[in-house]
Amino acid sequence: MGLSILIPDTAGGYILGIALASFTYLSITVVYRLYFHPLAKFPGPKLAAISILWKVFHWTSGDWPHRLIKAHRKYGDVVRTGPNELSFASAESWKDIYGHTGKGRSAFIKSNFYDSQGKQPSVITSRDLVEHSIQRKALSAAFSAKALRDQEGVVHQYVDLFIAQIGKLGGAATMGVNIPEAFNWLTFDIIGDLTFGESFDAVKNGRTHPWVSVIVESTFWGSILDLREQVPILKLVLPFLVNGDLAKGYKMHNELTKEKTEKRVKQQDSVAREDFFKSILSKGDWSQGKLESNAEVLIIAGSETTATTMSGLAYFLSKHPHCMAQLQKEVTSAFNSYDDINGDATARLPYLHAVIEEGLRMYPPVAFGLPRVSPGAMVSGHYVPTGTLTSTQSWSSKRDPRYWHRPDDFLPERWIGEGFGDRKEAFNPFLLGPRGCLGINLAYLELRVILAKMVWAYEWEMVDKDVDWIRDNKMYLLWKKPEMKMRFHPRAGAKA
Ligand code: HEM
Repeated sequence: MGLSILIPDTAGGYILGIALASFTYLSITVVYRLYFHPLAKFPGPKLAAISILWKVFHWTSGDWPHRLIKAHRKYGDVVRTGPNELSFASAESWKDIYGHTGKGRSAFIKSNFYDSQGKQPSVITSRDLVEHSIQRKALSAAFSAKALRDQEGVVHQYVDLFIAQIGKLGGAATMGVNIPEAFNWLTFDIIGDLTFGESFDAVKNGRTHPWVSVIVESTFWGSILDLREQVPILKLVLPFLVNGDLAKGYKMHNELTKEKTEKRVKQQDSVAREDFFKSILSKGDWSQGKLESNAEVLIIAGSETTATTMSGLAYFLSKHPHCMAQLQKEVTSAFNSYDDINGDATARLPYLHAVIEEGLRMYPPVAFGLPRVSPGAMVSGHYVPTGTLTSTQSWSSKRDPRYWHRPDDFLPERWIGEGFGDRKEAFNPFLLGPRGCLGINLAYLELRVILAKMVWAYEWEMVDKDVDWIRDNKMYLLWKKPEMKMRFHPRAGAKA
């Protein structure tokens, strides 16, 4: 007899055998993950500890940042959000995970979340420390003080066109202009010019360029793609789920990226200003693939973020008329005319700065925890084992009542002087450390100039009064913003 009783001799027997083996395997996995896994001692939802399904469900439903705020309020500073994943919300965790290394501290490197399908690594997506450092050095001249001075002219050129357009498309006799979309026209045009030497002409045409639509529309699928390493079955089923128009659009997008990149490379010798390509191409040899990846991610990182911040600001200022009145007072008394508004002068306006910071806190463009792999290190007083996916939840720490007075209220005053004594280390909308935002100064320049010029030129009127910005936004990597129509009425005495 021997082993023969264990070997089934019918199809039913095989099925039963497979079912039993699967059940045993799953039971062992569940028990291991709940009680014996190195992360077993960390609190969190039980489903998250045993399976990636908890994350997949909340991530794909668009409510991830909200869910994580609730989870951290329930379980504390550290929450186990997946079998091998920890989320932190404490102010200290920012530096521990993303800060500079050295003095015995090893780097938390970017996780495979950043691997972009079939594309070469760019300055943002590169996970290799040496590769990243080469690319970041090559780009740094494009973000220097001198480059920023060159870039300011480009910013004004498109902002002025935008101010004229919103007056026309969102004038008193119109139904209003969908302002989140209009901000996308503007910021993509600016970054398009700084990357490819030509804009997308979106502000001029009052229409989103197809190259940009594909990026914005594909964020839902992009966010699912990011789960594919953790849920391998997605690799098989995704090609059947993505709709044909989007797939075609994506192909067109890639072809146009190639074409625009090749064109800009040919113009290198005739371009005088320090734009992104001037800087990249003057340092070392770059494959066409790397140039394209960098062009694409620079455009996304440099435009959607700024447009998102502006959209949030338009909402919060419209809902808080006393903040709008104070901002208007500051801007109109600082300048004699619209043409006097510039980057240096706006940088000296404390209330303008406070409004922007508060917008970034209430509604950060990057609202989730940027995933890193632990080298085996302490974070916020907890040892995080090697290989654990680790992050600080951006929104949770910006809305934590331990750090912020009335965290859910739009209060620009917190950024003036001592404010309310909030703990600003919990802020970091641009990240910090070696992977912190390269475009931070350009972003502030754009935000200050756009906001000051809009406030100078117009009284703003919210048409879609029922929009609740926080309720109606969904997050799929980037925020999927609701339509929000606004009208713009020329301000008495203002020349636009
Ligand atoms: C309000 C506007 C912006 C916000 C909130 C923002 C935020 C961020 C954040 C959080 C990161 C880290 C991303 C990660 O580690 O995955 C980042 C990286 C980066 N951002 Fe921005 N950003 C903004 C505007 C810009 C602009 C205008 C540019 C110009 C092109 C830009 C270029 C970059 C680059 C190149 C990186 C990669 C840095 C590196 O890995 O070395 N960003 N940004």
